[in-house]
Amino acid sequence: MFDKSTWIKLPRNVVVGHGVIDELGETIADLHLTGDPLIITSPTPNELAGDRVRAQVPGAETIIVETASFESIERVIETAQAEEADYLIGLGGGKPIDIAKMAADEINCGLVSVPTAASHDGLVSGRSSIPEGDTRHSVAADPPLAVVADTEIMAKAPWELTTAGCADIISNYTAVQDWRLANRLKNVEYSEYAGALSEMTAEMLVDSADSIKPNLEESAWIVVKALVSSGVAMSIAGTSRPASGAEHLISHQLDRIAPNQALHGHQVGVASIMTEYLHSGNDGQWRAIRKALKSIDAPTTAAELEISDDDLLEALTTAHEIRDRYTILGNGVNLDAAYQTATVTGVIERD
Ligand SMILES: NC(=O)C1=CN([C@@H]2O[C@H](COP(=O)(O)OP(=O)(O)OC[C@H]3O[C@@H](n4cnc5c(N)ncnc54)[C@H](OP(=O)(O)O)[C@@H]3O)[C@@H](O)[C@H]2O)C=CC1
Ligand SMILES: O=C(CO)COP(=O)(O)O
Ligand SMILES: [Zn+2]
Repeated sequence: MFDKSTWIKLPRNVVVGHGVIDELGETIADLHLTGDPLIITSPTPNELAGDRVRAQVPGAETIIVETASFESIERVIETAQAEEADYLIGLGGGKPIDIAKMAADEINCGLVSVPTAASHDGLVSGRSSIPEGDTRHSVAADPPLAVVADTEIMAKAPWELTTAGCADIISNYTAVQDWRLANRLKNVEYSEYAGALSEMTAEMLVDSADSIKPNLEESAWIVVKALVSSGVAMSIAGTSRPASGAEHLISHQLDRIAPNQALHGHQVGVASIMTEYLHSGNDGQWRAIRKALKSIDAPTTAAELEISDDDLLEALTTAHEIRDRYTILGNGVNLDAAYQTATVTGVIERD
């Protein structure tokens, strides 16, 4: 008997373009969302775009969050505003959107995602990435009902946020390799469609690298489309596997060892140079990944991340512990191998 089933949750409306933040009210009406919204945002996005969002949803309350953590989510859902909210609006980068996603799940209401930076592929995904103690959870949550991505706002954001988004996409190459490896060695379920979509997204972004330039709104357009596509791959897969492998484990570990030092996307980009080397050795594609990162101005070394060599090596040797996700890191990379990997790939300099 055929007994497979799947339930793919995707956003209903994805609105991308110049000035579309002013179409937020229309987008909400199109979804038939009624009642009181609550805006979840962080300081900079609130300052930059909070008033334009509030103008579209008069009377909406705002909660400002600073960090992605389960405490932040608890704090949000325990407020009187959250109790009374009929739907949430997540405004900002990856952190406030992840918190809003989880909070919407907890209070069982819809979410509209309004990203202010093209810095991460969580703007559409049905996942939240939340640290807790020594670990980092990739939690299933309903994806946003709608995404309103204003390329004018995103293009004005600091350039490094856009290059971080590009690097988050480029890291899909190694994430998919890790996923296939886990399928072969641990029988982890693999989706050909999600894997192919994720790889194709990285391929198309790299092919467009020449058009991705600072102060060019077209760049934000190209990157947002890739971020949406990568988020959809995660939703099809029902896991973040298409976009998160060993390179993400290393980045999550760096967040613990050297907090707030570098952007998520930049960390995963540098880490993917090393995990590509671990997958395929010196003849593999690690130089192509480094070249792709360089072509969009993303960091390729620990020094450019402003992370010390010791912190980088600690992250590489301990990243396998952070989550039960089988990757090329296996049961751990020892210090000599980590040093070899990081120096051969030029991520750190030889002593
Ligand atoms: N759920 C998922 O599938 C995914 C989740 N993620 C998660 O997302 C996070 C990374 O996303 P990222 O966006 O880098 O993180 P943040 O939300 O921390 O944003 C990065 C920085 O950019 C600032 N910022 C945001 N928008 C603007 C703007 N328009 N102009 C100027 N500054 C701006 C933020 O300000 P402020 O400090 O005020 O917030 C913050 O300092 C990580 O926690 C990661 O794990 C990443 C990918 C996928
Ligand atoms: O950042 C992600 C994809 O780009 C997903 O994060 P996780 O590694 O926590 O699943
Ligand atoms: Zn990521």
